[in-house]
Amino acid sequence: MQKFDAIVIGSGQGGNPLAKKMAEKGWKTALIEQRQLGGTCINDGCTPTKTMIASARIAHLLSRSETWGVPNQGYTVDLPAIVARKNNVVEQFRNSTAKSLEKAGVTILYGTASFTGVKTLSVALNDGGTQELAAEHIFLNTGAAPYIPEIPGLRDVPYLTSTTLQDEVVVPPELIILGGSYIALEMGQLYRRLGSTVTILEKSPQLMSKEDPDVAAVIKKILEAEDIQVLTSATTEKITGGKDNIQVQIQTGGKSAAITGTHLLVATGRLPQTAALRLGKTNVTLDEKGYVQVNEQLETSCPGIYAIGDVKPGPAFTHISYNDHLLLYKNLFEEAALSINTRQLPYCMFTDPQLGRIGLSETRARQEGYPVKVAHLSMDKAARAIETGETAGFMKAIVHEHTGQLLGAAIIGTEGGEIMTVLQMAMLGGITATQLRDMIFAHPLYAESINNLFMTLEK
Ligand SMILES: Cc1cc2nc3c(=O)[nH]c(=O)nc-3n(C[C@H](O)[C@H](O)[C@H](O)COP(=O)(O)OP(=O)(O)OC[C@H]3O[C@@H](n4cnc5c(N)ncnc54)[C@H](O)[C@@H]3O)c2cc1C
Ligand SMILES: NC(=O)c1ccc[n+]([C@@H]2O[C@H](COP(=O)([O-])OP(=O)(O)OC[C@H]3O[C@@H](n4cnc5c(N)ncnc54)[C@H](O)[C@@H]3O)[C@@H](O)[C@H]2O)c1
Repeated sequence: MQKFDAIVIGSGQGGNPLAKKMAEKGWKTALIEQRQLGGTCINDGCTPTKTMIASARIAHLLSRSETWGVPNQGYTVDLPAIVARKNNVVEQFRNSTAKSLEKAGVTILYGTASFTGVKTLSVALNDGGTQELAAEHIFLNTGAAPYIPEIPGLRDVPYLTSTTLQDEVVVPPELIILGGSYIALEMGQLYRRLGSTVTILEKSPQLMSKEDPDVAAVIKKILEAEDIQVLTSATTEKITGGKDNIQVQIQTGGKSAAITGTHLLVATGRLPQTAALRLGKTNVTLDEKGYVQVNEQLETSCPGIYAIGDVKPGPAFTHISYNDHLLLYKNLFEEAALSINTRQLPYCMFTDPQLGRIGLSETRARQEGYPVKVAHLSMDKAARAIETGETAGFMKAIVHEHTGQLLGAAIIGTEGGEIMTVLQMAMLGGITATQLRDMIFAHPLYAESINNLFMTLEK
């Protein structure tokens, strides 16, 4: 039995920097990873998808280049080259993770960890054999994996997930996507731009069901303008077919329809990876969906065992997992008492244009009884958007009627995530709508339109 001060299970976006910092503080630290260093974000999540989305944007601009007075003689999409570029970026990020962990002196074990007791673990090593470990501090950073719903026939057809689709080197001619949220919309637009016909089937009445209806409606319009077929309130009853020939039987708007395609992407959410951990050997409790329950300082029901990132309930983003590690580090090593309940929650969906979001939606703010006024500016009124010819979307900010403080914002537009971040900082600093209306921004930035956004409150 090898004893450590700390063991991190899973090389996720919080576990890696935490392991590094603990080792640098002199704690004997082990990190166990069953697949590859860098976890989902680097290997099959943010990094690869955003790298490929950049290629797809070039294809999109080429397809419309005449709009800017630059007609081209035609272009081709070289998917093997796009996938190779993606693999290079992933490898670069993965190698830099490995280097920083090794430099800090973290013991890295490649294998699958499972508990044998409350603070003891057995690792089934990928190279064969097992290793027994123990530590007083154990951090669960095992992430999530695609959720495959129980739909008759689904498991019998060759379906793709976000992980397997991104390694295809032939553009799927006809891609059907189950789901209508981040993965479905980002990857749907990506493959449409590379040449697939795309049909999105979302079971809820709107795409991105947590967003305001006007936000979801504009995103739908943007996708439809690229000839992506979007069907909401679509209940999938049965899936049949085989390689390059898939039929999806749906009910939508009280009618039956058969959707056919060559490929099927399942993007219906993700579920926490806890089965292999054998948490039954500990006192760690799970919620009804299988997420590890934590208190506001990320400690599980078993003292000394913590959970970071997607394995616990709540928003599943890289920056949340990263912030989890900061909170734990400061609480453990700097006597802070930080809580996950008071942090900001920004996010960005990397469709083109992006959806940048911070704070409360208009719907949530009204449900929570805030007295609100809403600032709204269509992107075709933003000087920079008109100049660049990218006028789809809008800016919207939810403002407290009496204090002028920002409660939330949604920005759909080119670099919408960056514009949202300006408003996120305003919220953190308590800068009011009136100050933002009158603040000086460099001309003609997208951010300059924040002036005009808050001017709309006067109308
Ligand atoms: C296609 C896609 C695109 C995304 N894009 C974005 C984006 O643009 N922005 C964003 O913020 N988020 C994005 N996300 C979400 C983001 O990837 C995750 O929220 C983020 O990676 C946090 O993961 P984590 O730290 O919880 O763990 P993960 O990164 O999931 O890592 C968990 C690791 O644990 C390992 N593991 C699991 N069980 C065991 C075990 N028993 N023993 C040993 N190892 C184990 C796994 O192999 C894995 O490597 C995306 C996700 C997907 C799927
Ligand atoms: N840009 C980003 O930050 C980004 C990008 C990609 C993924 N992610 C993260 O990855 C996670 C997973 O993304 P996701 O899009 O798979 O999941 P999600 O949980 O965000 O959305 C799943 C969608 O599938 C729908 N759905 C469920 N069952 C269905 C069915 N049988 N038929 C049709 N639709 C069905 C749901 O109603 C929902 O709209 C998200 O939680 C997100 O945080 C983030």
